[in-house]
Amino acid sequence: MRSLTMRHVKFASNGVGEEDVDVATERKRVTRGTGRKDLLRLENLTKVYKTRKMGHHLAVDKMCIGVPEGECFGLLGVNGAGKTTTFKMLTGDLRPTSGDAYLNRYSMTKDMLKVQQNIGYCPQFDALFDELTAREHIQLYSRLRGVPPSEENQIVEWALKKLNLTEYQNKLSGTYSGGNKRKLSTAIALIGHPPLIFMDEPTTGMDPHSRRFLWDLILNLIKDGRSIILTSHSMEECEALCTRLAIMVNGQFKCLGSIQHLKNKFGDGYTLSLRLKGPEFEHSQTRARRFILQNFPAADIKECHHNLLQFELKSQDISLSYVFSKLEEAQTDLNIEDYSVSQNTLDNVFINFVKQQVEKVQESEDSTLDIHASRTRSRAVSSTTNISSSSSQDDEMLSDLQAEVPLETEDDDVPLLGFGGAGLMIS
Ligand SMILES: Nc1ncnc2c1ncn2[C@@H]1O[C@H](COP(=O)(O)OP(=O)(O)OP(=O)(O)O)[C@@H](O)[C@H]1O
Repeated sequence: MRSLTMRHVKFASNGVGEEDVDVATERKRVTRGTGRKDLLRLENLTKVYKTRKMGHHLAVDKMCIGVPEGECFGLLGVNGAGKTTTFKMLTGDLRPTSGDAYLNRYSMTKDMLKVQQNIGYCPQFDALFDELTAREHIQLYSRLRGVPPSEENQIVEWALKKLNLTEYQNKLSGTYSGGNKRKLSTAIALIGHPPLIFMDEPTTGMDPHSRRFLWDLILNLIKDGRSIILTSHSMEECEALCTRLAIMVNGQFKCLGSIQHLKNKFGDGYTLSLRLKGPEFEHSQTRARRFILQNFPAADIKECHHNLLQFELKSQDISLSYVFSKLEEAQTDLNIEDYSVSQNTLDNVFINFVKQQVEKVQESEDSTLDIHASRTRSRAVSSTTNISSSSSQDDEMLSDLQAEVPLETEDDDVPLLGFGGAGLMIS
């Protein structure tokens, strides 16, 4: 039986505990060698942070995935799920604790320089120099990429035009809007025509028009046969771009497949929303809940706020005509202002999975054994940290952050860009 709450979803056992069948199948495909034609292959990639405060922290747990040419693979998960750590291992910013990843035949642990010559990276936080213009940035990265001087101008013009930055080419990047900074970071990731591009939340801070523009650009890159690994908090974005995606919770994939597959498997059913008339919401809520559970015994309550009630209905248990006829009958009696029935979306699938991450964080917050650890993790679940802020709370955060620097990074840092002269093409 399919269920949005995942109580009945099949899991397979494979040495990493119980795992979703699709995740386990991909693991087998990759580890048995049938994924060798994939452009990118992650084989049991694992990262354990060793921090002075938290001890050992498993951030990425035996990840296995194969990404063929021309695929946009979405990596989803709440803050702290392990997406950025995965990217950092794939770009050479961090050394994996165990496992390996391959770009074509190049191993990330043994041939990182070769790998770096074939990847582009748009990081989550724009790594730009405030005092340089867009033109100067692109020139700088072209030189780092080994673009021959005779081709440099052509590349700069192409990148500025491709990302719609021509108007801002001579302005200092420190004066750009968030959206234009993301565009410039994307332009930098495209220099050298890498076959694989990592994009960590590329459209954050963009207005809807710029976002559509970047989506079109990404779709063209995929058509062109390039592969993209994308993280995003927008389900709409994943639906528009990703051929496959995986939802990550606590460093592990919890599901994997095409959007349609995930919707069919986990998002089957409907959300019923009721808006109640005031003023006695509490009384109306109790009556409405009783009515729904009497008529739809398999319904699960999802939300209950003030005048809004939301239930989840399994599609195999009900027919829509039955839902509508029952609600029409009872609308006046139950004080229902209005109601809606909508099919579950990818958002529902995502929210149900990531609850597991939140719950884990919550558990650690409840624990008094390790106050520091819970503080650190709860910050990972909140959005971003402003290190420059000067409040005493932030000073405390800053000292915590400094203490969280992994012990091994001092020795393990590998330079991000290769200087070996990447093959250059203009699309
Ligand atoms: N340098 C570090 N030292 C110790 N722990 C870390 C470090 N960086 C990340 N972590 C921890 O590893 C886990 C995964 O973090 P990561 O940044 O990869 O998550 P994420 O999914 O990318 O989140 P976000 O969406 O906020 O970028 C989190 O629990 C985080 O606290």
